[in-house]
Amino acid sequence: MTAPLGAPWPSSAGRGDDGVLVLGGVSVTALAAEHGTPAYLLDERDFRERARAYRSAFEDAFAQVGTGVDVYYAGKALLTVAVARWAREEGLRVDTASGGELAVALRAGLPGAELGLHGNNKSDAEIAAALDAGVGRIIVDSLVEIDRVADLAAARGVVAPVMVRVTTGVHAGGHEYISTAHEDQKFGLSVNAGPGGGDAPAVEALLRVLARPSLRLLGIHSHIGSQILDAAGFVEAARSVLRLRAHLAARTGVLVDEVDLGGGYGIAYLPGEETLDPRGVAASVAQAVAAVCAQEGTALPRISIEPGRAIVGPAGITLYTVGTVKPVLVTDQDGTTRTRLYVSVDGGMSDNIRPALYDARYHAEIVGRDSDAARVRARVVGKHCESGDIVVHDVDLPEDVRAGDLLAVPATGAYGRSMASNYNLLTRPPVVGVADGGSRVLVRRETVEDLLALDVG
Ligand SMILES: Cc1ncc(COP(=O)(O)O)c(C=O)c1O
Ligand SMILES: N[C@@H](CCCC[NH3+])C(=O)O
Repeated sequence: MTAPLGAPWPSSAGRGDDGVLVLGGVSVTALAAEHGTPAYLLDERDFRERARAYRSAFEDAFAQVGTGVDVYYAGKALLTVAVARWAREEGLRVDTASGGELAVALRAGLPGAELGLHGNNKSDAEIAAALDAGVGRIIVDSLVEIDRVADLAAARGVVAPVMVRVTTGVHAGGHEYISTAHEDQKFGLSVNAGPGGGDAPAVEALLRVLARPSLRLLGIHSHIGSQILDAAGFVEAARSVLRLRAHLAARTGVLVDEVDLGGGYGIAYLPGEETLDPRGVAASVAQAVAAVCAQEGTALPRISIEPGRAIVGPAGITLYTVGTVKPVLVTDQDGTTRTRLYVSVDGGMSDNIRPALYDARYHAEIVGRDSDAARVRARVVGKHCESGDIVVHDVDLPEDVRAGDLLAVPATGAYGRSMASNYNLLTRPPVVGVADGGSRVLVRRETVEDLLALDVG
């Protein structure tokens, strides 16, 4: 028997009678023995459930107001061949943000027409690869790039389907670095004209696309940020994009077919934290879209969204082995002195940069055994040469935590492996898929030989 754990753990996670964590029907002790640590473990069923939940929530909400939806899984969160296939099997398309992500999606056998290509500075080679694969949409991000895509498409004798990425001024998300639609950052083209008047950069871009015969203007794209926990920002951005669409139609007679509202749907990282309900946000956005279109007298566009974190984040946990335990005396702000237990694991900021980059908070538990020991305030740290190499800032762990214990950090499926590095020349951990009582390596562990093979000096 296993007792389910609930959020922020994956849906199949539970504790067995012996206290050992079981994921996808396999105990973490068996997974550690077979695959080693650190390892990213991915609950396939959880991934598929979330993909289905987002798809059905948005399809149902927009069907009610009379239009269709495409869900693009944002591959930047985590893209492997198997993950791309799971997404497709659940009826999702895939959004890529580089030539590398595009190559993985294509290797997975996904049709080009079901892929999108993003990026604020795509290279000629990336654009060419996308055109050659016949991607369904290239999301253009600057005037320079519009010309670049148009020239490359013309040279190939093809017409490239493009969306223009706009910034609406809506600022949302968990950290300044992951909020992407406010004005002072590198993404998109503003819907607002500058103080000198004239056309807003977004309008200028849309007109430029319409003027190039080798481009087909598919629609307008907006992405407002990441780890967003309420619907208000999505609603505001949708209104702004739909007004821009109506403005373009009034001015040129071209009513674009599609509006993409991006990703950014937030998840729970800590026990007790809220997660965004896809049905609630889908209903609010669908109503807003319908209301603005009615007001503007425009037909409804087809809608697309690009969730990444919300699909794969909660499906993943990172499994580590504890190496050292060290009590450190710390003085609190009120002057009291107490002990903090520093628990070092066999990974760190190279497998999860989010605590160092965004001050992101995670949870951790000892998962390879039961313990009745009293809980003590602990900090889980990695093995890198940085004092900021923190995996979990504050967590209560059993005071008998010791070297050799397995420790798991939940909700690391998104932006863990995809932002991993080789700092201190650590080798990146494998991605292991777990389902139905079995496990399978999806991306193998890097070896020192891999690192040495790259160094050809
Ligand atoms: C254009 C675009 N789409 C989708 C995403 C996916 O975001 P999230 O993983 O927060 O859903 C991002 C990243 O924030 C993005 O920049
Ligand atoms: N990498 C970010 C997400 C935003 C990046 C995509 N625009 C994170 O870990 O939260």
